[in-house]
Amino acid sequence: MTDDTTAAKLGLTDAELAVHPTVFASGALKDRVVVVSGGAGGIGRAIAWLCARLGAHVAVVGRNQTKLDSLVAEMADRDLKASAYVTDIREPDAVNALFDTVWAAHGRVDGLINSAGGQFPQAAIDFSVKGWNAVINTNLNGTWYMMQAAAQRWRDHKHPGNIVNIVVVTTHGLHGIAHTIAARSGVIGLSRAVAVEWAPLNIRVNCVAPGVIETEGWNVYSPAARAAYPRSNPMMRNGTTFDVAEACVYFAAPSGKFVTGEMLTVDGGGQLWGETWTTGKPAYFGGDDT
Ligand SMILES: CCCCC/C=C/C(=O)SCCNC(=O)CCNC(=O)[C@H](O)C(C)(C)COP(=O)(O)OP(=O)(O)OC[C@H]1O[C@@H](n2cnc3c(N)ncnc32)[C@H](O)[C@@H]1OP(=O)(O)O
Ligand SMILES: NC(=O)C1=CN([C@@H]2O[C@H](COP(=O)(O)OP(=O)(O)OC[C@H]3O[C@@H](n4cnc5c(N)ncnc54)[C@H](OP(=O)(O)O)[C@@H]3O)[C@@H](O)[C@H]2O)C=CC1
Repeated sequence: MTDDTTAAKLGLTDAELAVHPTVFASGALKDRVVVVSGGAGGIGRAIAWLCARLGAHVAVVGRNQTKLDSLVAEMADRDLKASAYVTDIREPDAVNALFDTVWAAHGRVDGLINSAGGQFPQAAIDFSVKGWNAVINTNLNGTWYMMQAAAQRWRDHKHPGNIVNIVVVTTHGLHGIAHTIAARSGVIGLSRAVAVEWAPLNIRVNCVAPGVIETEGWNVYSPAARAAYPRSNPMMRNGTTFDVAEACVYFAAPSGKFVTGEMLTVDGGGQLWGETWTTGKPAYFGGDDT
């Protein structure tokens, strides 16, 4: 329940994520070590909870120590295994140190799920150089630094691994965030390319493209834009962070062992019907710009 002075939390709470029903068997990730970037955010948090509930030790990565520590404490309260690592994925030296530290602590890393990312809504014609670079550095370069650092260690340790990259739907109906469409298209192409190059190393690489998933990350969008999101797909509703988490675990667990270079879109059919205007729908297209 909320009152006038308390903003409602967007997305699922820790208490909900701790007990949300799942199709996966407990133990599906037993003894695995999974690195989740953006692990204290909305989607990453659901991924972290689900992986830990399935038996993994989860290394949650982000820039905000307090957010990470509070998640690890919530999970520890339920006897789930997680540890926090403050790292900016845009810093390659820090990313390499992160993987060395996690490997030293656990003697292995089995999976990497890249959920760190984001953007801001703006007409592309008005992007500043700094804004463009912030989005490309975070979503394309940062994701690549994480992928390469993980893969180099899997190669050096002769250890199998798998990567899941969270992207956005790049093919249809998502407007007002062209910088991120560019960055994520790069990640999708990169994932398909290295899925082949890294197959001899026993490394799988896949992507998950969420549609409208309510999280705190939505605070960069206007209330009017957000109010229209449920009408952006034929199911006429938003998805949940747990929907995305289960898609990621499908790839990360043995269920995905013969799947690589693939994309799973979790958008309620939005790529087939619907449109999402993060900046408001222009009158030209039949909207009122809100
Ligand atoms: C749901 C509908 C479908 C939408 C699909 C995707 C949805 C989601 O992804 S939701 C959740 C994801 N989370 C976020 O997007 C988090 C919020 N975003 C950010 O934190 C930033 O956009 C960031 C990812 C770029 C953060 O990078 P950082 O380097 O920390 O960026 P700064 O805040 O320092 O800004 C750098 C630079 O970027 C320009 N800029 C930033 N915000 C805006 C804005 N609202 N409008 C215009 N320009 C912006 C600006 O040039 C900034 O530099 P300064 O002017 O010097 O601040
Ligand atoms: N929610 C949605 O509707 C959709 C989301 N997505 C994508 O899914 C992913 C997760 O989104 P969501 O959970 O909603 O977003 P959130 O903003 O809730 O979480 C993103 C997390 O990424 C972390 N992060 C951002 N930049 C960096 C960085 N440079 N280094 C390390 N960590 C970083 C942030 O942690 P911290 O602040 O601690 O650094 C934050 O917790 C993003 O890539 C997003 O674009 C795609 C389609 C739709």
